[in-house]
This record gives sequence, C-alpha cells and structure tokens, in this order.
Amino acid sequence: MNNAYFQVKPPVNEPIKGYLPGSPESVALKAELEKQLANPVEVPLIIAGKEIRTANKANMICPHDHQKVLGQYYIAGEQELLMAITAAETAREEWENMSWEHRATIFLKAADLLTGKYRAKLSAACMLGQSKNPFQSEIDVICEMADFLRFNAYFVQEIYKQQPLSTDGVWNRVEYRALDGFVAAITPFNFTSIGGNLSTAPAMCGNTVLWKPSSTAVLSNYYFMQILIEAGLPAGVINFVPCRGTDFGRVVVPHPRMAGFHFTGSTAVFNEIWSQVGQNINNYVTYPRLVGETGGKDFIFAHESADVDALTCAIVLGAFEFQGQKCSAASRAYIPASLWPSVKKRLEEEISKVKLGDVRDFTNLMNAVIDKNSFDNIKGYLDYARQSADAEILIGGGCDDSVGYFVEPTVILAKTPTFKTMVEEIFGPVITIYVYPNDQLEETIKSCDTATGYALTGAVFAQDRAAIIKLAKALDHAAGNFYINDKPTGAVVGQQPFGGSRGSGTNDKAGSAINLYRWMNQRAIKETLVPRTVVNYPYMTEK
Ligand SMILES: NC(=O)c1ccc[n+]([C@@H]2O[C@H](COP(=O)([O-])OP(=O)(O)OC[C@H]3O[C@@H](n4cnc5c(N)ncnc54)[C@H](O)[C@@H]3O)[C@@H](O)[C@H]2O)c1
Ligand SMILES: N[C@@H](CCC=O)C(=O)O
Repeated sequence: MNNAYFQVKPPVNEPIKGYLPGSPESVALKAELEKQLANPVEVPLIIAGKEIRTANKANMICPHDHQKVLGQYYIAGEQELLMAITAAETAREEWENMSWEHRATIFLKAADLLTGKYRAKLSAACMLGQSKNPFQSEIDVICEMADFLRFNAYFVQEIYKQQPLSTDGVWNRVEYRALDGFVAAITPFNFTSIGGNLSTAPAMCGNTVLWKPSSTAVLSNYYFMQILIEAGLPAGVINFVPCRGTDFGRVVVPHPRMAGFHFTGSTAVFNEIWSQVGQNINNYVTYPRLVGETGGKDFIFAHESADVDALTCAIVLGAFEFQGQKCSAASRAYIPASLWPSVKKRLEEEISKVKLGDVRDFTNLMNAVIDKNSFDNIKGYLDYARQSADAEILIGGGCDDSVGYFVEPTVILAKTPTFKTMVEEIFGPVITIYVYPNDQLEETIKSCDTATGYALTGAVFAQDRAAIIKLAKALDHAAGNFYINDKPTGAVVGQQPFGGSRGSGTNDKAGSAINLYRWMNQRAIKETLVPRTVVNYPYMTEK
C-alpha cells in the first residue's frame, strides 16, 4: 500500500557504444566472445521459475562457423506447454495486483543490468548465435532492448494516468486491467530485442506470458530471460518455452484461456495462426487480441533530383547490414535512368569494400545468414535471377556454405518492376534495382505502391521539395515507416515507432503506447456520490 503517486522518469535512448579498437567495451566483448566459444552451455526451459529439461535437445551453432556448437537447448513438448499454461494462469492474479511501481521497477532494473554488468555477455551471445557484427548487436540486444523496457514503463504510466470526465455528483474512473487469460508470444530470430519486447510488453501491463523464442536465437533470448529473473520477475510471469512452432500452434494457440497473441515473424506464419484462432473462435473465454508484425519488401525510390552519394550509402547500408535480415531491409530500388550510370559506379565502388566473415573480426560489415534453410532459399532466388532473361546479377551473387552460411552482397538488375525478386521477400543480402525512364515517374510510383502485398518500410530520395511532397503523398499507404533522404532501416524506440500494415502486420507499433493498449483491458467504473432515491422524473409530476 502506498500513499503517493510515483513517477517513472522520462526515458532517454541508451547511448550506442563505439567499439573502437582498444576501447574498454571492445576489449571486454572480445574476451567474452572467446569465453562463450570455449564454454558450451545448456539452456533449459523456464516454467513457473523452475529449470526444466526434456528428452529433446538441439544444438545452438554459429551461423558463420556452423560446426562450432555454442551449446544445446531443451525443447518443450505438449506436456511442458500445458505446464507453462498452468504456471501462467497460477501467477496471474498476484502479478496483476502487484502495485505498478513494483512491477515497473523489475523491468527498469532489468534494463540497468543489461546495459551494465551483462552488456558484453548479451552482445557476445547475439553475435555468436545470430551472426551479428558488434554494432548490429549493440543496437539490438543492448540499446533497443533497454529502450523497449524503459520507454514502455514510461508509456504504461502515462496510459494509467488517463481518466474520463466526471460530472457533478459522479466520479468516473477507468482501470487498466490485464487481459482475461494468458498471452502467447512467438518471436523471430533476427532481433533479440523483439523477443524481449514481445514477452515483456504484455507482462508490464499485468499479463502472464508463454514466450516461444526462435530456435536460432535461443542463447541470447535465454540470457535475457535470466536477467529478468535476476531483476525479480516472479515465477510464472514469463515462461520460457523453446519448442517447435507447430507444437505451440497446436497446444497453446487454441487454448480457451489464450487472451492475447504477440507475434513477429513471417506473414505466412502469422496468417496460419490467425486462421487457427478463427477456427477456434467459439472456444475462447475472451476474444484473443492478435498483434503481428510480419514481412516486408521495403523500397528505396529515387527521384532525378536525388543526391547520388546519399542514395548509394542508403542502398548499401539499408540492404546489406545484418545480411539484409531485417524486416525493414531495402530490397527493391527504383532509380531514374538519368542517375543510373553514376549510382551504378558508386555502388560498385562501395560494395567492393564490404568485408564478409567471422564476427570476431570487427572489420567485417557483414557476417553469415542465419541457417541452411535461409541460405538455400536465398540461393534459389539468385539462381532464378541468373537464369532469367528478365534480370541480371550485376554485383555479387556468390554463395558459400562450406564454413558458414555466407552470401555476398548482391545487386540484381531487373528489366520489369514486377520481376520476382522485386516483389517477394527474400530476407537476405539481395537488392533488386529497376531503372525507370525519367518520363515514367507516375507509372513507376504506382508500381512501387501496388506491386507487392507488403507495406512495412520505404524511403524516398529527392532534393526537390515538390518531388518529396508528391512521393510522400502517392506512397502514403505503402509503408508504416517512411523515410525521406535516409535508409529504411534503423528505427529507434521513442523516435520512430515501428510497424507496417497490409501484409506487413497489424501496425500496433512496437515500443509505443499503441502496442501497450492492446495488452490492457479497461474497466469503466461510475460511482455516484449521492444516489437518487425516487423513481419518477420531474416532468412526470402532474400540475
Ligand atoms: N515487421 C516486423 O517488425 C518484423 C520484425 C522482425 C522480423 N520480421 C519478419 O520475420 C521474418 C523473419 O523471421 P523468422 O525467420 O524468425 O520468421 P518465422 O515466421 O519463420 O518464425 C517466427 C517465429 O514463428 C515460429 N513459427 C514458425 N512456424 C510456426 C508455426 N507453424 N506455428 C507457430 N509458430 C511458428 C518460429 O519458430 C519463430 O519463433 C521475416 O519475414 C521478417 O520480415 C518482421
Ligand atoms: N526495427 C528494425 C527492424 C526490425 C525488424 O527486423 C529497423 O527499423 O530496422
């Protein structure tokens, strides 16, 4: 019980460390990488606060050195998933009723542990397990994760303050209850921070959660789970259950007590879950809230007034950082014919300098793609382009999985704006460019808007203000995150709330109040101070 209103302090973004050669953070990270490589670990399930080991295990490997095993993780089956549901349901009442400042403190403490004593450990696990360079790892598992925790705590407080009007003699109030059941979170491999956010955002709002991490991101996700426990997260509030997606879909999704589903991953998987929910709609205690951020086919559209150096830089960083495995990655570009000779020359110059290899070499911009499936899928697109009369591979195109899953930064030149690699998500370091005649600007903008079913991120490059206005208007529904003269990746919590619509998701903006509202269940309360005691209205009285 407290007799005061407490305030979460206004958050600021976690500063990104530079990892310059010889800097303390660089030295600590290099030592931690070697330590984790030399000491394979076991990752248990965590259900009701207890470590659970099952009969099924799988290896966690380095994508850039696939024979190198970082350890093994245990896989939940039906029995453990049902245990996790019971744990979440058991923990719910006490967690929902814990006063907000105590709930918030747990997540704020987790952010400080992450950015403090566990910085090198989390970053190294993310680099080794998901093949990220130090900068990509720092902006993901450290800065974005801490930002999600600190900004969401502040946003929850701001939502809780919102109250309705009251009239004379009446006090109206709203309570922001948790949902009436548990929340299921299924998370992707590419951002550890997304795993952390999808599980903690509902928990912050008083919900209990089953968290299914991606099988190719278990190590860093598990270390984050350990931080939450050290920060004081009570048993059963978040249950960590690596498992097969199909088992989660079969056991957890149709469960009558599933009240919310928080997903990030491919459009196909979200659609499948949505249909499963539809098929089970009569069985739920309450309508489950469905929040999904899904795939993208993100564009860069250049106008003839674009600055060529800025455009080239955006293409290279937007398409190839983290091997193009960002839902926001630039994967199609529209370049006017008048600029193409200079853009082509600059692309060749810049891409020839890009280094690809092991994460321990901090001079590499790129590392490996996540696994064999992904490697084969990307290679399939490159083979298709190579054999097609409608495209040519202009730069790169090489793939080598003898040591790690390496794919060169690749530029495909397409003859039509609807060529396969201009419209389908590849999720690798591949950008397709369509060079449009300068007098076909209108048709090309239209194609950019309609050629794919996605609408996640997009960037326009122009120096002519009228062109910027025209492109921003014509492409207003083509992207949930729209950039002017910048690459379409790298949204920052609190600065560019992230998410898209159409086939790219429900656009419930990760790391924003809009997302948090989805995990709250308002109860409106009207209290009348002096209730009326007569039934008839004054106008009914006869004179
Ligand atoms: N819009 C966004 O904010 C955003 C952010 C990151 C990634 N993504 C998208 O995620 C995809 C890449 O990530 P990924 O490869 O991890 O995606 P994925 O869809 O393959 O997997 C996502 C999660 O779903 C699980 N899963 C797979 N099949 C399932 C099933 N049948 N039932 C239940 N769960 C299942 C996976 O195990 C994983 O945990 C890309 O399409 C990318 O655009 C989107
Ligand atoms: N929020 C990240 C993308 C997350 C998806 O993979 C960005 O803006 O680049």
